[in-house]
Parts: sequence; C-alpha cells; structure tokens
Amino acid sequence: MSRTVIAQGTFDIIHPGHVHYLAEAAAMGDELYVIVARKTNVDHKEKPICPATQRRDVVGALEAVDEALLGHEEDIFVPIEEIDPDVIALGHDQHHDDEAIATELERRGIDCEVRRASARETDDDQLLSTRLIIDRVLERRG
Ligand SMILES: Cc1cc2nc3c(=O)[nH]c(=O)nc-3n(C[C@H](O)[C@H](O)[C@H](O)COP(=O)(O)O)c2cc1C
Ligand SMILES: Nc1ncnc2c1ncn2[C@@H]1O[C@H](COP(=O)(O)OP(=O)(O)OP(=O)(O)O)[C@@H](O)[C@H]1O
Repeated sequence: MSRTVIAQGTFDIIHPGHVHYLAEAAAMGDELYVIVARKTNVDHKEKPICPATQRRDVVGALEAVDEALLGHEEDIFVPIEEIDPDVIALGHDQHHDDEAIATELERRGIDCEVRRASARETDDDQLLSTRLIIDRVLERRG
C-alpha cells in the first residue's frame, strides 16, 4: 500500500536546508505533500516576504515533492483531514509539540505517525536559513 507523507513550512527563500528536509520527508513514504504556511499563521518569527502562491510554486517544483498546496488560513488540521496521511514529518526546529499534534490527530480520528526530520549541517559558508540569508542581504546591500 502506498504511504503518504506531509511536510510543512514557510519556505520563503529556498535553500539547501529545505531540500534536505523535503528529501528526508519523501523518503519516509511514497508520496510527499507539502503544506505552505499562510502569512497569518507565521507568528513565531518575521512574516514571509514572498506571496503564498510563489512559495507554493517553488516548493512544488522541487524533485522530492509530489504536490505543494496552500495551507488553511484558520485550521491547520483541515488539509491533513483531506489528505489523510500516514506520516507527518516535522522539521528539526519546528516549534510544534509532537505530542500535542498526535493528540489532536487522534481526536479527529486520523491514524498518522508524527516524525521529526534531521537538520542539515554545513561546514562551509552556506546559509541554511531564510533569516540568515536576509540578514546577509541587509548587511551587504542594506
Ligand atoms: C502538521 C502541520 C500542519 C500545518 N498546516 C498548516 C496550514 O494548513 N496552514 C498554515 O497556514 N500553516 C500550517 N502549518 C503551520 C506552518 O506550516 C508552520 O508550522 C509555521 O507557521 C511556519 O513556520 P516554520 O516555517 O518555521 O515551520 C502547519 C504545521 C504543522 C506542523
Ligand atoms: N538547515 C536545515 N536543515 C534541515 N531542515 C531545515 C533547515 N532549514 C529549514 N529546515 C526545515 O524546513 C522547513 C521550513 O523551514 P522555514 O521555511 O521556516 O525555513 P528557515 O529557513 O528555517 O526559516 P527561518 O530562518 O526564517 O527560521 C522547516 O520544517 C525547517 O525545519
């Protein structure tokens, strides 16, 4: 039976950390759906610069991704209910509580495993974070 995986994030300025996360998420199953966060739901850091449709289109063009879709504006569990995945792959630094997500999935009758992807490390000068890229741009061009 085919296993469906969901990954999620803001994906404002794409970098190799995103590519690593999505490749690892894809390897957890057969089909990878990626939910792209709406600006209104990004409240734990600066809001994204790029429009949601642009972020979705770039994520959807990555090799590991079967389908990228815009997240729901109010209830983040709506796309999950529709896709009915086997695995939710959380990013290594995502602020969401694994246990709280698992509890809500159970409450809604969604039988799905919650896993964490690993971090991509770098030993050179790569910028594996949207915030670091923006900081560098401001430093050099601001
Ligand atoms: C399982 C899961 C589903 C999500 N679904 C949505 C969604 O439908 N709409 C949305 O705007 N954000 C959704 N999010 C939230 C964002 O994708 C994300 O957690 C956060 O706001 C963006 O921060 P990040 O890029 O640092 O992860 C979801 C998060 C998780 C963990
Ligand atoms: N270096 C990395 N290694 C592995 N996963 C990463 C890395 N950077 C981001 N991700 C993952 O990609 C997903 C989307 O990340 P997000 O769009 O918040 O990017 P970001 O570059 O980390 O942003 P910011 O720097 O603004 O926090 C998250 O699940 C995050 O854990």
